[in-house]
Amino acid sequence: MFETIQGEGSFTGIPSVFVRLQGCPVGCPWCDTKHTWSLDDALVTTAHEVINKPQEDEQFFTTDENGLLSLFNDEGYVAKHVVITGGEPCMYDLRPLTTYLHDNGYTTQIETSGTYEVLCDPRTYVTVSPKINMKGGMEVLIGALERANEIKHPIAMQKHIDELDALLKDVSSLEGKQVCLQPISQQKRATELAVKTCIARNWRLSLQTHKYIGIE
Ligand SMILES: C[S@@+](CC[C@H](N)C(=O)[O-])C[C@H]1O[C@@H](n2cnc3c(N)ncnc32)[C@H](O)[C@@H]1O
Ligand SMILES: Nc1nc2[nH]cc(C(=O)O)c2c(=O)[nH]1
Ligand code: SF4
Ligand SMILES: [Mg+2]
Repeated sequence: MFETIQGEGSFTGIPSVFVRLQGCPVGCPWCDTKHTWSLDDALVTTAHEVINKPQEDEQFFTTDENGLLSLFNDEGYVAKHVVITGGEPCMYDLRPLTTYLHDNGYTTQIETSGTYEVLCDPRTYVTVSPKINMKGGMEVLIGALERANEIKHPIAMQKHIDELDALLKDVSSLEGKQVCLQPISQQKRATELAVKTCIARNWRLSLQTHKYIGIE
């Protein structure tokens, strides 16, 4: 859990509280948060330890929605936008947490891979970064894309754009949905391809801006 600037997608630049839920079985080879994959009980520690860790590691803590809001207050967070990411946050039923946050004056956003059903408040802004040919199956992925407010696709080569095109054909309507391309790991060729394709398609470029300026 930390307060920073949303670095990706349509909300880039918005001060946000990030809640990174532990656990992900998807296994993207280029994942930049591999420390969130394991749910081993031996990794459980206190909220204080996790919030104050000097660098990312696998340790995590458990709490409920009440406890989380108390921690926001204890930490003196001022951001009113909460990004729930992971790991894979949709491994969990996020309805109690997202509704509780909205009812307490926050806006919420979920960052998900679309490999689990998205269960959240209707007011939540859902960003789906589709993981094609990964765990979960097509039915779940299309359901997640139907709910998505934003489809933010990580790309490194033309094949990834072709896969996205095929996937978008199965979504009933793209109206009101923002499509973004996000270069994988800031690679130069991936960035050039994303720029070129975004211009050609009138899609949005999503750079991981926090990485360029060295913030969390
Ligand atoms: C770490 S994931 C966590 C949320 C969820 N599991 C998902 O994949 O959307 C958060 C975002 O970072 C993106 N991401 C992860 N590793 C990346 C990398 N090396 N380069 C670009 N984007 C990356 C994911 O595609 C996703 O949009
Ligand atoms: N600043 C910042 N913005 C982000 N947007 C999505 C992130 C994520 O890991 O889900 C992320 C992140 O890790 N840091
Ligand atoms: S689904 Fe998200 S957290 Fe899981 S491995 Fe892929 S990028 Fe990483
Ligand atoms: Mg990240």
